Amino acid sequence: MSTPAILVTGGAGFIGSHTCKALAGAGYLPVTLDNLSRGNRQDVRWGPFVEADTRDTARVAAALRQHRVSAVIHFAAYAYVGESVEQPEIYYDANVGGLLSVLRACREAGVDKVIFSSSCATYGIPDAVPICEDAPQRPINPYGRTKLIGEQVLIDYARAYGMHHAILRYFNAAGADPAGELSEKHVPETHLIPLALMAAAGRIPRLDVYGTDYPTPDGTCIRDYIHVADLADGHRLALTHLLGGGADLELNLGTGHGQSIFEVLDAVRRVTGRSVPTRLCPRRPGDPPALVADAGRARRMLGFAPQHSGIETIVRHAAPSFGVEKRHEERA
Ligand SMILES: NC(=O)c1ccc[n+]([C@@H]2O[C@H](COP(=O)([O-])OP(=O)(O)OC[C@H]3O[C@@H](n4cnc5c(N)ncnc54)[C@H](O)[C@@H]3O)[C@@H](O)[C@H]2O)c1
Ligand SMILES: O=c1ccn([C@@H]2O[C@H](COP(=O)(O)OP(=O)(O)O[C@H]3O[C@H](CO)[C@H](O)[C@H](O)[C@H]3O)[C@@H](O)[C@H]2O)c(=O)[nH]1
Repeated sequence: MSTPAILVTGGAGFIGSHTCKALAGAGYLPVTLDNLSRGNRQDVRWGPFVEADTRDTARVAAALRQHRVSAVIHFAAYAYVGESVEQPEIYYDANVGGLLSVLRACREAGVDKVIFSSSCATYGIPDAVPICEDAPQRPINPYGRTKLIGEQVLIDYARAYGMHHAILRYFNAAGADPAGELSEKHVPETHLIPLALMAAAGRIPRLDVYGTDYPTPDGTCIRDYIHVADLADGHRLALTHLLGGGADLELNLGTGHGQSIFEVLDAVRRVTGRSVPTRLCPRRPGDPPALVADAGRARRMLGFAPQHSGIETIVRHAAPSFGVEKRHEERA
C-alpha cells in the first residue's frame, strides 16, 4: 500500500512543522503548502514543499491532485490577537478566505477530510474553567471570530457536501521538538515563554508582565500550556480517526491544567538557573483572566494523552531555541 499523502497548509510554521515530523514518523507523507509569510523553508524537512498561498485555489487543487492527497490539515492562518484588532481585513482574508479556498479545492479534487486549527480564543471570556467544548463561543476579537466562522463553515459543509472534519481548539502551544530538530519560534515573537527565555538569556532587557490584578490566586493570567509535540500527536490521532471513517470531531486540545505567569517564570528560573528580569505592567487589552481546557473529550474520543506537557519540560525543550543553557543537561 502506498504512503497516504496529507496536505499540510502552514506546514512551515511552528505547529505545522512539528506536525509534519509526527506524520512522517507515523507513516504518512506530509505535503507542505505555505506562502512563507511567517514560516521557515528550512523547517520543511519531512516531505515535498509547495510554495503557494491558500487563497490560490488552482494551486491548492493542483497540489491535492498531484500528490493524491487523502486529507488536509489546515494550519495556515494569521494568529495574533492584537494584530487582528489593528488589521482585521488581513485576518478575514487569510483565515476565512484561505479556508474557503482550500475547501473549494478539496471539493474540486475529491478530498473530503479536513482537520482545522481552531483556538481557545473562540470561547472569549469563559463563564467557568475548565472550559468544555459545549461552553458558549463568544470571541472577543477578530482573530477569534475568524476561527469561529471557520468552525461554522466546516459544520455547514459537512451537512451540505459531506465534507468530514476535525475541529481542534488548541490552548497555548509551547515548547519544541524533544529531539531538538525543530525550535520554538514565532514571527513576530510575542509569546510568554519565548520572551521569558529571551529575558533570562539577556537578549531582551526584561519581560513585561501584563497585569497583576486579575482575579486569580497570584493576580496574573492563567493559561493551559500544551507542548507542541503533544499537539502534533493530537493531529495524528485525529487523522487516523477520520481516515478510519470516524465521526466528525470538535475537540479541545489542552492539558486540563493551568499555570499563572508567575508560575511560568518560576519554571524558567528553575530550568535555566538564571533570573528573569521583569517589569510589572498594566493589563494587555483582550486577555481573559484564565483559559484552561476540559481535556476529557479528546481523551475519550481519541485517547489523547499529553506526554510532554509539564511546564518544566516545555520550558526545557524551548530553552535551546533562545540560547539559554540548560542547568540540568542530564534531564533532557
Ligand atoms: N500557537 C498557538 O498557541 C495557537 C493556539 C490556537 C490556535 N493556533 C492556530 O494554529 C495554526 C498554526 O499556528 P502557529 O502558531 O504554528 O503559527 P505560525 O505563524 O507559526 O504558522 C502559520 C503558517 O501559515 C503560513 N501562512 C499564513 N497565511 C498563509 C496563506 N494565506 N497561505 C499559505 N500559508 C500561509 C505562515 O507562513 C506560517 O508558516 C494557526 O491557524 C493558528 O491560528 C495556534
Ligand atoms: O510579554 C508578555 C507576553 C505575554 N504575557 C502574558 O502571558 C499570557 C500568555 O500570553 P501569550 O501571548 O503567550 O499567549 P496568548 O494566551 O495571548 O495567546 C494564545 O492564545 C491566542 C488566542 O487567545 C492565540 O491563539 C495565540 O496564538 C496563542 O499563543 C497572557 O496572559 C499574556 O498577557 C505577558 O505577561 N508578557
